[in-house]
Amino acid sequence: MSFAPSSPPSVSQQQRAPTTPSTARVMPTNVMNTPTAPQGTSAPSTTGAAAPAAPSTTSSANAPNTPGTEIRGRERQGSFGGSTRAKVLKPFNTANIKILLLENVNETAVRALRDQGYQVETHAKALAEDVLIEKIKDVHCVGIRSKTKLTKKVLDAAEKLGVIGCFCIGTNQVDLEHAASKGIAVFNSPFSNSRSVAELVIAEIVLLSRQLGDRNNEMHQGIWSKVSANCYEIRGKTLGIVGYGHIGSQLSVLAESMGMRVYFHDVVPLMPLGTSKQVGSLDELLEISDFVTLHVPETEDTKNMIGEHELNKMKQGSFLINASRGTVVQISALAKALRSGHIGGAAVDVFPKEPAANGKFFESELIGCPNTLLTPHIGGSTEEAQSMIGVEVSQALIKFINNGTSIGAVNFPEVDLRAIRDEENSIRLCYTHANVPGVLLRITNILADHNVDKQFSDSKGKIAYLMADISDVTPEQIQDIYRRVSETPTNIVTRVLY
Ligand SMILES: NC(=O)c1ccc[n+]([C@@H]2O[C@H](COP(=O)([O-])OP(=O)(O)OC[C@H]3O[C@@H](n4cnc5c(N)ncnc54)[C@H](O)[C@@H]3O)[C@@H](O)[C@H]2O)c1
Ligand SMILES: O=C(O)CC[C@@H](O)C(=O)O
Repeated sequence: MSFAPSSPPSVSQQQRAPTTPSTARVMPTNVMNTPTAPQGTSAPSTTGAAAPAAPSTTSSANAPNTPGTEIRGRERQGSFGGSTRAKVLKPFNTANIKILLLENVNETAVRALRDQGYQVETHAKALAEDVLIEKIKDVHCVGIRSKTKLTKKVLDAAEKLGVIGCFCIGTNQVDLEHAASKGIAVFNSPFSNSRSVAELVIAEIVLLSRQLGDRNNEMHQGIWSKVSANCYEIRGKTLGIVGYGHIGSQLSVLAESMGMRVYFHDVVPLMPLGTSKQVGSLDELLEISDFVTLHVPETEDTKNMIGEHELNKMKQGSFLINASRGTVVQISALAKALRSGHIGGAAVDVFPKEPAANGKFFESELIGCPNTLLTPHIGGSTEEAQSMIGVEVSQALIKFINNGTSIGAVNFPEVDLRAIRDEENSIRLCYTHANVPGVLLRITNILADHNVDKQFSDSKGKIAYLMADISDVTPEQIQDIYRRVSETPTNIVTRVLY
């Protein structure tokens, strides 16, 4: 386990909009937030120390890392010069950390998290809401993909949850703002499956252009139907990309290498790759494209982005591909345009309502439409992508749990500090609080008599996150710092790491 590149050890509190803390809370019995004794000290007694939880049957067989034993004292390069050791932080006895992984999260993640000594429970499918509410009560971290909806109701049931890992790109399935208001950081994998999606779209462009889905269906029914009418090469055709982010731009390069002309529309001006060109509006893109492919996130603005008006703008016989989110396209309008022949074919990987698990019934107005390829949300489903996502997201979770590092969080201020010195009685304070004026002064007063080695603070919307490394503190002083910080009126979550 390693620290990410360190941030400057300065205090950089940003301008704060006055707000009232929505869910201030102190979590004295939460193992992610309760200080326990550092090595060689007696257990602090003034706050309830976390009772070690009995490992469940699904937990890791790995021996838990005891703080202050083998995980300490590793030499780290670069942080403090050659001779100073950096302390490898752990929150406390890591076997007390409970992690729930749903939706068949990749084995690379399961292994990495178990190697930390955490208790990891895995499920191949998404859980029904009532089961999820029961399960999530007791866990410190949950890992999901696109099916599990972490709504306000579910998050409010999660009494100990400190961090969420979305083992995918999309984070629309999580109420990000509510999670932040409860001090719960959310991480995702911003680009590990981008290439897989781009390759699938290239395949679909060829398949649609040659009506391969229909020919394949006919052959499986024993029907020989050799046709060339309305079948085309893709060379020289125009691809219109809506959303030129990680996937859209990767696709742009692949499509040009196959001889396509590429235009794109995005809400922000972006550097066109190769000879592609950005156009001024969605309508303009729709009017000039032979293929339109959607790569936008699910937001209020992208909801029903492609409906009757937009489909009518598209060229007669052109093709639509959606591997973004199901809510981006009005399915009834698309089905109508396909059946009328105005749209020559479509490839759809995502749907407004998707079955919760494999084997469950799927229904859609698109079933039976001509030249229509339907796939069960598999754009990012390759061995390569899932394995990379597993590594990337599990590392982010481990860094947050063990070090407090929030770099890469999608809903949280991004804060990191360079490694803490490997000394007895040095601690890291991680304080998530309401983003209101006057908090830093209060914390400075609490820490006034201590040796603060370094400190960094940042804010995002209604919350802020402060990290401070403090040396030469006795167990009693640790308890005092923890108590006073967690009792501040702006407290959302206070953690002390050793
Ligand atoms: N089918 C799958 O399995 C699969 C896999 C990965 C991602 N996805 C989906 O694809 C989406 C895009 O992924 P990405 O990694 O390229 O995201 P990204 O964030 O890198 O890029 C999205 C782009 O869309 C643009 N955008 C946002 N709103 C827009 C609007 N209203 N009009 C035009 N452009 C807009 C953004 O400016 C950005 O450039 C994800 O959000 C996810 O929902 C699906
Ligand atoms: O793996 C999944 O369930 C989601 C894949 C994709 O939609 C993503 O957002 O990365």
